[in-house]
Amino acid sequence: MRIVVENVDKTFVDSKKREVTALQNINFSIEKEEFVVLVGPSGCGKSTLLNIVGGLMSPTNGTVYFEGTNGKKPSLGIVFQEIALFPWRSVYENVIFGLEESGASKQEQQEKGKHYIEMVGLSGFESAYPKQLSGGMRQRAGIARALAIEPDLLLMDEPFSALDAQTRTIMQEELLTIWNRTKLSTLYVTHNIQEAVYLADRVIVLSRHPGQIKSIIQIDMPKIGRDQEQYRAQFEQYVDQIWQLIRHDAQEASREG
Ligand SMILES: Nc1ncnc2c1ncn2[C@@H]1O[C@H](COP(=O)(O)OP(=O)(O)OP(=O)(O)O)[C@@H](O)[C@H]1O
Repeated sequence: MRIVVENVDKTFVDSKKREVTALQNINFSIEKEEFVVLVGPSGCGKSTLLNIVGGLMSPTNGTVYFEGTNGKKPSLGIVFQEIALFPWRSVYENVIFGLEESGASKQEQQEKGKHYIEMVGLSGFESAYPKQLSGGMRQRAGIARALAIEPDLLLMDEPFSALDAQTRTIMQEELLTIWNRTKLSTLYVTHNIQEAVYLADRVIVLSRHPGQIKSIIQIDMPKIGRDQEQYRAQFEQYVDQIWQLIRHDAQEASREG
């Protein structure tokens, strides 16, 4: 399946009735099994674009369409920064939520629930409730819930940004391992350039006011092992290239607070 974003604009009207152009003339695609990362400073429209691709918000102009669905409605797995797990449901009950909703059999719920709980490293915590889990574990449960429906597209909006630095690094590594097993087409939002270079097949750099695509950068390094010594120089080059593209906007964004 291929996802195409074509000529998308989004305009909001703010509290003073002024029009804010959040996105302007956005065109890109996400190929089958591709991991695309949207990066840009605060306020460049990353979340707005992710919400539009996910059908949670409609664009002012333009379209998002899915190719190769054979007429089926595409399914989406969504992971946000603060995962909204149902507090009254256990890890297992949270993970199988989407399967229940889609009418999957009890056996399928059990098989997939077990499989994805194991994949995110939460075996043994099936009956724990969200409040009993650390932030990292809650994100793992949220990822398992998104994966369990085996979506056509996985959308992730700053999924690790509320975690401490060490947990974040571990989760990034594990996400790649999971991706390697599932090969899900993914759209991932972050303002962290290192994270973008570590995870992406392609990085889409957005500018702000209005949010436009400044550049699309193919990351030509093997998907696994980019943190190894032999790729260090190349890794830093990509980071620097992207930083130069967003530097001005990031400075402006930080001044506006
Ligand atoms: N509901 C809304 N009403 C008015 N303006 C909005 C609304 N949602 C977003 N905006 C504006 O659209 C622009 C893009 O916002 P968006 O949240 O998509 O950016 P972002 O890149 O995800 O930012 P951040 O990294 O801070 O989350 C900003 O200028 C924001 O103020």
